[in-house]
Amino acid sequence: MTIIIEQPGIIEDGEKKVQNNEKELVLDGGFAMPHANAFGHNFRDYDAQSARQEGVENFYRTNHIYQTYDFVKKMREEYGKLNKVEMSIWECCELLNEVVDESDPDLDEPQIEHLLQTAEAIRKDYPNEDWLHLTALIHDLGKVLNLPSFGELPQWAVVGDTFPVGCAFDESIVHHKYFKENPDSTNPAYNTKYGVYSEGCGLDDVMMSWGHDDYMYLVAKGNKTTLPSAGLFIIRFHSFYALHRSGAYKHLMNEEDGQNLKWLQIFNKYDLYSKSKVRIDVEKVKPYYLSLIDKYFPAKLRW
Ligand SMILES: O[C@H]1[C@H](O)[C@@H](O)[C@H](O)[C@@H](O)[C@H]1O
Ligand SMILES: [Fe+2]
Ligand SMILES: [Fe+2]
Repeated sequence: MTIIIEQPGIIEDGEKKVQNNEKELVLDGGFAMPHANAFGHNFRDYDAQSARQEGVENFYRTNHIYQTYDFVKKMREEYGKLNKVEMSIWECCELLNEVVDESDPDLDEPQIEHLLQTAEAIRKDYPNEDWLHLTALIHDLGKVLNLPSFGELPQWAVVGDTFPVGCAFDESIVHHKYFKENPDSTNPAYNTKYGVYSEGCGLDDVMMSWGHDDYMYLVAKGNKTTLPSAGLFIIRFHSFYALHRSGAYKHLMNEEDGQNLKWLQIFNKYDLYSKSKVRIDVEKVKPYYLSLIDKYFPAKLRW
């Protein structure tokens, strides 16, 4: 079974890699990258006529109208306090099962399945990178923002692809047309290529639309995780498809971002293409993940 990575030369650290020609890198021993999602459509086809299409498009309309620079600033300040809940990482994994993601055309399984499917798939191909297994397990935990004890934020402020605010919205962002009604689109401080940023300023300084990625990043950092910077980068930017899939906004990256982006692009294959109906036996893999949580996080975290 193989996973084909379209971008040549992006992997330096993956195990079992084979350079089979100049255009492709093939990782042996992984899951087969499926051609269709569980509903018989291509992955991330936002125009395919399916039962989910209308809901997903509506989701992005609201998301694009309300995610503004000021909104993100307020949310980062509020949620950066980490004063909502105290619990362990595993408790949060279980809590996540109560969240339904309205933005996702490819998935209607309980979220814990998605976490474990991603983590187990990446573990098979990168057995020695335990930080990557744990990163996969926790990357979507921020979706608890949708639950009452976390402020019950609406879906548009929790899930979906993310994008920078404070500079122009790139055309490659899904359902870009809905940004027309976002007040930042007509604000000259925010609607130019660089906006409030500068060339090579580094993504650390870039404010992203608010949701589960940035929240989980703040939680991990605020609780002093020992995950490497690539793990934190994956958590914060895994929904930033305009960057990791379309190559937009590279003018804001610095050198470290360039290194971390390679790992994010590896991670994304597993995040996206492991979504399936094949269930993981939670009890069987739980001890392994508990040991990783223990290695990289305190027993209880502030959320
Ligand atoms: O709909 C999905 C889902 O919300 C994922 O968790 C997110 O990471 C993706 O970027 C998004 O497209
Ligand atoms: Fe996500
Ligand atoms: Fe995910």
